[in-house]
Amino acid sequence: MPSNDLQHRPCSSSASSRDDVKCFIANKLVLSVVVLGASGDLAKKKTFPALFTLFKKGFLPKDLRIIGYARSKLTDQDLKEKVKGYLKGTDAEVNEFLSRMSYIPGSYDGDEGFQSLQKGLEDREKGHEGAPVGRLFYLALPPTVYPQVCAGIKKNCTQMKSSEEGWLRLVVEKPFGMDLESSEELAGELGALFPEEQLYRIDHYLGKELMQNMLVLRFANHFLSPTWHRNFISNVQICFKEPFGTDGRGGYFDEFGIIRDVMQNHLLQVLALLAMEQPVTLSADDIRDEKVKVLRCLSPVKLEDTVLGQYTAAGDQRGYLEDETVPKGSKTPTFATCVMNINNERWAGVPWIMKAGKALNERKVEIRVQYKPPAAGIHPNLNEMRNELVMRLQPDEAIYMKIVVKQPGLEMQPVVSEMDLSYKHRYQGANIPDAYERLILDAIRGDQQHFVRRDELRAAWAAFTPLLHAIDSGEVSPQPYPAGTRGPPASDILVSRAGFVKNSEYIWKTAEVKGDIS
Ligand SMILES: NC(=O)C1=CN([C@@H]2O[C@H](COP(=O)(O)OP(=O)(O)OC[C@H]3O[C@@H](n4cnc5c(N)ncnc54)[C@H](OP(=O)(O)O)[C@@H]3O)[C@@H](O)[C@H]2O)C=CC1
Ligand SMILES: O=C1O[C@H](COP(=O)(O)O)[C@@H](O)[C@H](O)[C@H]1O
Repeated sequence: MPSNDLQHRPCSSSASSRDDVKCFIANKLVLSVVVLGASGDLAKKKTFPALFTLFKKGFLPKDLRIIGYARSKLTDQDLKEKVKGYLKGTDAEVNEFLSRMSYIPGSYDGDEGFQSLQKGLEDREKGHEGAPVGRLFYLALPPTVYPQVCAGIKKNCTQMKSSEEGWLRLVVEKPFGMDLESSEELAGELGALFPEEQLYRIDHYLGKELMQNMLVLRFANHFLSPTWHRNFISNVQICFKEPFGTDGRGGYFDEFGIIRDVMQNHLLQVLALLAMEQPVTLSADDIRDEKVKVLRCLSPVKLEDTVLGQYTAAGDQRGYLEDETVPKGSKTPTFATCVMNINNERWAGVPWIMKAGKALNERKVEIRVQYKPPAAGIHPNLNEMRNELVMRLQPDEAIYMKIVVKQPGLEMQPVVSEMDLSYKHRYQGANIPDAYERLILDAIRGDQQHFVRRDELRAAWAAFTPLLHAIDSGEVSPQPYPAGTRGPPASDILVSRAGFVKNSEYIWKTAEVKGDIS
């Protein structure tokens, strides 16, 4: 029996079809998922529930063990009690899942804990010699401990008796560093231990339905392709809004700020998929090659193209500085708008506006591609009636195109209307999986398409690092905005200067109002 030192082997070359799931079931994959940091928030709220849903839906092999690992002195039962309330299913489903869970306490440095983990894995894999064995290590941990944890795994947990199809993979969570230099250092440390094929850097935005749709929408619609260009598009906005503040998470947030928290990672991934050229194939590396290319064309974001904000108390919402976990007088931005430039043939001169904030007026993540008006024409006011392609990632996934049509009636009056693809109406009852479910399943399938490659990360940090250093040095003070508003008014001025034209006449009527839905 070969004793494998962790060679990555995807289940099959076309790793994204349901056949792969069948493949590892048919192959009798003996799967162990080790959740490191099992006592923490992310594990409880995201990792275990995603594993449960995959298990419940039959996407995981029958021979499944889930091992929690953390420093806390918990028993198997303690872990099960902690997790149980987050699993949504029947008692039978929950109990079946919990019966596969166990817990091993251990530290993140030294060998002892990892030796116990290896022993636990060997015991669990005993009797399956000759079968393909899969070990997925999910690091639901702060990145400061990644190097020592990965070293512990490498030294103690990589020997496994498996058939040729066996594999060992590690999923690591953001943040990957604080700037270009620290990210490169971290990447270097992990890269010295495991090859890129075994490292799955998760960005959960890549698992969201509309992000997954991007390659289809962009490259399967012929009418869109020729207009996806600076000749037609005036500006693009990527907007992230959350109605709540840091709520006791200020200690964590204050170290990072909104740019590191969501822009450098999630929103830049959105930008990359929107702006990249068509990949040669749908393979993970072809897609990531194109993402890297476009990210490398980004000019570093300038302070003068940025508006920073920090929320203040309003109504019953406390201000950022009143969160007792936030250091007094902190200048960390909870809001930012940046205008970015992509220096390539397709996008030169088109402002890419990225806006993100906490404690704003609503929950929304959307992409707004605003077209230029016709160059000359027979109708008045077309400058204010721009075509816009809007992709709303959340809430209520939707894609709609704002178009100009004649107002019904005797007059020839152009008005803005919409072609509307609201998922909840068009795909009634369709199940939209949680981002973590998809991504964990991809990691088990060996599909790295929706994970961030090291060179992508480098390019993403390069775009933001000079701005982040200027902010970190304390030379910029964020502008105050009352919680529950749209952010500092200077943001609208910047966005308008970048060319975005707001149409204040347009009023959308929901399908219920239009009478489409009973
Ligand atoms: N399928 C569906 O569900 C559809 C829904 N609709 C809904 O119709 C409504 C109108 O749609 P739409 O016109 O696309 O979007 P918005 O009314 O949200 O406005 C468009 C843009 O203008 C910005 N904006 C809002 N207020 C101001 C302001 N005072 N000054 C400058 N900019 C501003 C918004 O930014 P910011 O986000 O920062 O406020 C947004 O980027 C929305 O609620 C939309 O969800 C429309 C069509 C289809
Ligand atoms: O990574 C993060 O993302 C969440 C937003 O995720 P979403 O899926 O709810 O849109 C954000 O609240 C958090 O601050 C950030 O760390």
